[in-house]
This record gives sequence, structure tokens and C-alpha cells, in this order.
Amino acid sequence: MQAYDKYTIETIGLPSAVLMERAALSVVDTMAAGDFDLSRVLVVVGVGNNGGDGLAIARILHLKGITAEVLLLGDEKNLSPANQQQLSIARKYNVKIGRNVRDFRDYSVIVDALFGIGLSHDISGKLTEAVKKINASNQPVIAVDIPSGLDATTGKILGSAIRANTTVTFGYVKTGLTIGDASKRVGTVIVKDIGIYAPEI
Ligand SMILES: NC(=O)C1=CN([C@@H]2O[C@H](COP(=O)(O)OP(=O)(O)OC[C@H]3O[C@@H](n4cnc5c(N)ncnc54)[C@H](O)[C@@H]3O)[C@@H](O)[C@H]2O)[C@H](O)CC1
Ligand SMILES: [K+]
Repeated sequence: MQAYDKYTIETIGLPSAVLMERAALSVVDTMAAGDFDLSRVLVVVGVGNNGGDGLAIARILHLKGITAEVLLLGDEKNLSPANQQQLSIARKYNVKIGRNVRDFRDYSVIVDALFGIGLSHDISGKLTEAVKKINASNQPVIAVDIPSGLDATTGKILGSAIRANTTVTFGYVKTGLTIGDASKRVGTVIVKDIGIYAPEI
């Protein structure tokens, strides 16, 4: 799955930060074009590059004057380099970044940027709690690349998974969005071209 991303970055030479920015912009465009209530956006971010996408989304919304805040889940010492870079940029633009929220129902829309295609084993602990609370809030959810908790290859729910109204996936439809438990979690799937080189499609 990630081979296409790797090829684009390492062989074609498109910097990963460019892909991340285009990914973030494609989600912001979808939010602006859809019938979402953007009065109070919460972006839930993890420690990998999916979280990096989320931090970029929150920053772009914030700079447009939209109230957007970040819930950062996971250990800050595990942040991927791209995530760290986006966290630093968001902080410099004074995006509100917290480690817990009072109630997920306080937000008009939730962006799920906890895990993407790098989820490798069952979600557990605090992350499971957050997934269950977000699902229980019944607030509209937009999943970044794939609903967190869904395996990008098998479509299996790894412990627990976010139930999304809309999934914005980058470059190509991951098989995990079409098989297994996917239909219970993905909502409407929108594929956005962000410049990933994927010759077979
Ligand atoms: N396709 C592209 O060109 C682009 C992809 N982008 C985004 O990057 C993610 C994939 O990022 P990656 O860092 O590989 O993985 P994740 O962010 O999904 O998370 C991995 C992170 O989480 C840890 N982890 C894995 N499983 C668990 C678990 N069960 N519990 C706790 N932690 C877990 C793992 O160790 C990593 O640290 C892709 O989906 C896109 O959103 C680019 O940003 C845009 C272009
Ligand atoms: K996600």
C-alpha cells in the first residue's frame, strides 16, 4: 500500500511535505464543499503521518478563520518527523492543541486523523476509549485516508474503529475501504488525487 507513497517520494522525488499539504488541502476542500457545520471543528490526531495530515488540516482551517482545535493522542516522543514538523507549525500559528476534551458533543464536526494506513495492531487503552466516545457522540466524522482502527488491507476492525460519515482517501481506494468490516465504518468514500504516482490505476 505505502509502496506508491514511497515511490512518489523516493523515486519521483516529490517531497513528503508536499504530499501532506495536498492531502490536507483536499480534506479542507471536501469540508468546505460538503454540507458540514464548521462552527466548531475538532481534529483528533495521532503520532504518525496521518496525524501530520490532521495537524495541517487544523492549521489551514484556523488560518481561514474557522474555529478548529486539535486533540493530540499518543506519546509525543513517538511523533514521526513529518508530524513533529506540522505540530511545530500549528503551534507557531497559535492553533489550540490539547491532550483531552470535556465532551466530543461540544464539536460540530470531528476530523479523524488518529491512524491511517500505518495502523499495525489492535488499538487499545486510552485510544480505544477515545474511539468509543467519538462514535458514541454521534457527531459527524470525516476520516482522513481511512477510518482509524480499520486495517487498510483487510478491512478488519482492529479492536475498535471510528465510524465515519465521510472518508477522504488519498490517491487510490485502499482495499481495506471495500472489504471486511469497511462498510460499517467508512461512510461515503471520496478519493482525492494528491499527486501520488500509482501507475496501475
Ligand atoms: N499516501 C500518501 O502519499 C500520503 C500519506 N500520508 C498519510 O500518512 C499516513 C500513514 O502514516 P504512517 O506514519 O505510516 O502511519 P499512521 O499515521 O497511520 O500511524 C502510525 C503510527 O501509529 C503507531 N501505531 C500503529 N498501530 C498502533 C496501535 N494499534 N496503537 C498505537 N499506535 C499504533 C505506529 O507505530 C506509528 O507511530 C497515511 O494514512 C496518510 O494519512 C501523508 O501524510 C500524505 C500523503
Ligand atoms: K484516520
